Amino acid sequence: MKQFLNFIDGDFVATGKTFDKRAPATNQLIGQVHEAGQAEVDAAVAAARAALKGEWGRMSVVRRAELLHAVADEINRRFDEFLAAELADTGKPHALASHIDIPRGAANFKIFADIVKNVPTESFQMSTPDGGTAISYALRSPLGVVGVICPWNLPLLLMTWKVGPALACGNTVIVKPSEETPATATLLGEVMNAVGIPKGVYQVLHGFGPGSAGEFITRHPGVNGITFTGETRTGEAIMAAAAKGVRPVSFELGGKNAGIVFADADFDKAVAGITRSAFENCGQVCLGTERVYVQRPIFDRFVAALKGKAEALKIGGPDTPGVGLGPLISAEHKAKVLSYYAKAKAEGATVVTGGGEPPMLGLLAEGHFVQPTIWTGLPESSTVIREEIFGPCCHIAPFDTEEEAIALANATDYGLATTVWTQDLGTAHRMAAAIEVGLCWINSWFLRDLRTAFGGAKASGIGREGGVHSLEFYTELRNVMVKL
Ligand SMILES: NC(=O)c1ccc[n+]([C@@H]2O[C@H](COP(=O)([O-])OP(=O)(O)OC[C@H]3O[C@@H](n4cnc5c(N)ncnc54)[C@H](O)[C@@H]3O)[C@@H](O)[C@H]2O)c1
Ligand SMILES: O=C/C=C/C=C(\O)C(=O)O
Repeated sequence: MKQFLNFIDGDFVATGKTFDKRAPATNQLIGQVHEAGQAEVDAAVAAARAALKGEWGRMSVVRRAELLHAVADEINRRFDEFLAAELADTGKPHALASHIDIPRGAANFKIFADIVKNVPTESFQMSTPDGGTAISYALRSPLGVVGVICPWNLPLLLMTWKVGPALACGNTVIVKPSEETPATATLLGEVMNAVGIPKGVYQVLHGFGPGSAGEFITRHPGVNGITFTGETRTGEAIMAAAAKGVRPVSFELGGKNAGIVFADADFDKAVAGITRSAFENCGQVCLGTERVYVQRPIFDRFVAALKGKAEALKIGGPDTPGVGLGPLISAEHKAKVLSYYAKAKAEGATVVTGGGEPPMLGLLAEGHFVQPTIWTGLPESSTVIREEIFGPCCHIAPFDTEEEAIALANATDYGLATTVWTQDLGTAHRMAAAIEVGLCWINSWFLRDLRTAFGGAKASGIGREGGVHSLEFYTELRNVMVKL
């Protein structure tokens, strides 16, 4: 049986306490995860603090960047192992993980290695009251030990999106992968050793949130800051923990994102785009579209076309040929999604397609599959339009005017992302300025340029990461004023 060990101070560490990891597509046991307790957290923090004072802390930026490029190259060299580990943990389609998750795992190290080497700090010259001159310049130093708390939907991608810049800036990290997806973070420990990242710089502790590794890391006074991706409610708990010692947080949280399709949109591209944004990764993408608003003249045609696309998605495991929709992550999450499917019916939705469990054969019969689901006809106050479901489902409602679409999109506590489909440039730019989100995609969705700011407005997050913005969180900026 595969054992997922903690990675502390360069060594793989077992603990007496394990929990099972099951494959989402089959519910078969694939390994045992060694849960870290307070003792392991203490050991990791001590190693991380020692590494800051050792070779890593003294290393030149150029050498650090070289090592991070080596990490990326080693991920690419072991691409198939990372892919197999991610597929086993998540059950997502092979094509998805091989095109997005694993390549981004490598790219996240390269981009930030290059940024820290090339981004300058500011400098100002001024006249002083005594007629002299003074020069200010800024220095960046690492934040210190960074706790990196991760979700399960894009495990390697989302973890390296934070570990990449954290290490590029000279920090040490303690990663807590989701209890659902322990594999790729653990494998990355082997990569770190292989390329010569010093001990204690990258560490992995497994476990849960409250009363387990997650909480122990976030409460530890030796952790200087916490970067977290996950549910808004969890963010609240972590923020409370970080308040002790006034430690900074960077949060990428939940969403209830609106997709807006105008009547003048390229119809086929809009249908294909919303198919992706609603159903990709089985709807388990924070940026996904669970609320779709379509301008009235094309409403019926759009609903019919999206229904056709949803019903054409082949449901299956990671290696099912042509699979478009994998399983949900766990039995617990499946129960949650199905409870929303039931609520939609109870609240009077018209179920355009789906609404239940698909018939699956053989080993997949035990997997956590649900049907892609589309609803219409619900009032905006209904539960499935208000709460993040994180499943392959969306509600579609008609709208008439631009102002109405803006009001509908903004009528939520969340503010992560939106996708707008129109061929009118004026409409596109007005929507982009008016919708209260961190990320606005026009005629596209989840198209990423890693140099750009990424994050959420309102209850969807705190701060921005990406490009130079990551430096804001992962470094302390010091101003030096020199009187000449
Ligand atoms: N905004 C983004 O960029 C983004 C990206 C991906 C996912 N998400 C969000 O993540 C959620 C799905 O992921 P999830 O279910 O794994 O999220 P989650 O909040 O349940 O768990 C995320 C991580 O936090 C840990 N955790 C839970 N409670 C904790 C606590 N009290 N202290 C410390 N750690 C704790 C978990 O063990 C896990 O590692 C969705 O809400 C989704 O929108 C957001
Ligand atoms: O599920 C959320 C996806 C987030 C994506 C990123 O953080 C990224 O592309 O960097």
